[in-house]
Amino acid sequence: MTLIRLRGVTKTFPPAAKSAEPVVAVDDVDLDIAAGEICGIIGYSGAGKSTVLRLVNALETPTSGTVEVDGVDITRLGERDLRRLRSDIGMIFQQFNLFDSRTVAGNVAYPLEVAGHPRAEIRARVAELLEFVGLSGKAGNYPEQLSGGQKQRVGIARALATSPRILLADEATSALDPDTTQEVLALLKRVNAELGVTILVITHEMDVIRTLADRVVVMEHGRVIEAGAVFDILSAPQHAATARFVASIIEDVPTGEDLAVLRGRHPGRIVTLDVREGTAAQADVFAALAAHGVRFEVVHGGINDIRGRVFGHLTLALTGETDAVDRAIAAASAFADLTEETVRG
Ligand SMILES: Nc1ncnc2c1ncn2[C@@H]1O[C@H](COP(=O)(O)OP(=O)(O)OP(=O)(O)O)[C@@H](O)[C@H]1O
Repeated sequence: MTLIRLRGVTKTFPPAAKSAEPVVAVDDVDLDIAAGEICGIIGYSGAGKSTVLRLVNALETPTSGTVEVDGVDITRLGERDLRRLRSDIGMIFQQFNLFDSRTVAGNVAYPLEVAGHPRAEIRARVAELLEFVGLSGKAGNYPEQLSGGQKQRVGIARALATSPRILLADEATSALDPDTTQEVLALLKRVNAELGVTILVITHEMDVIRTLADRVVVMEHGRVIEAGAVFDILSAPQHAATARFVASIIEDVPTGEDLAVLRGRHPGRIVTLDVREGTAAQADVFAALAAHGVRFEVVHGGINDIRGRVFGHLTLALTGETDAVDRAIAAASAFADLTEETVRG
């Protein structure tokens, strides 16, 4: 079931100066997010990610197009329905946005106080949420006494206070170190798996997408340039910008520089083998090389596992008679994609 649906959404901001052009922050975007999934939007600064997030919780209204949450066009809601919508959507931020003057418990209680819940009920719910995020012992502490990861866990507990069905995460781990990032991402996975919350994350880090998301949407200049299952996008990016994001975490294909170094070391022919879903083809390729009397060394590459699905590249330096190497490459090509490496610029 589609929980969030954008159709033909454009958001234009007025020009900063009289002479300037209006800014098209989001440009004709279609987006479907299914109930229960974790969807990531990735893009460089200014791609329009935050604006999409703000359109989903109705902090912005589209210049044209429709934004639906659970089948309801949220661009037409009155104040009361908007309040109800926002209590169904939690949000966490890069800088955590906690109230410094409130304790941890006070921060988590805040949305429940605003919604007018009875005090005893708030106390019980706050205890339950702090237990869930592993901060029961910190209820009376103030944000300044917490680490960044602990602050974000308070942010997550607060965002979940009203039991929303949707959680929006705006660069939620960008201010954290790598280990703490992994802890927070693990907590977000639990929020999804144990509480069934649909999560939309925006990030400029492909690693966050790889670790957390089921599906990824790539944005550039306000447009969606590519979208699909994380495995499909990481293993075969179609767009140049997507390929750059993928290359930031996956370095299995040698760059031009890598190849120049490899050539210096290995006088023979160099081929790169495309490995995908299973290792049978690898064994066949190696057997074909051996059958033609060609020796090989693995000189570059890597195998990636995305939720149990495997892809990667192995670069081999081959040695043997020229004719034998030609025949071996032809035979091996029957089992897998083999690319002979010429030095690239
Ligand atoms: N309120 C606003 N008024 C004018 N321009 C805006 C406003 N909000 C966003 N923009 C512009 O819209 C474009 C998209 O911004 P947005 O913040 O959505 O991008 P982003 O992908 O989230 O980038 P970042 O990661 O830097 O936040 C940018 O050019 C930005 O300057």
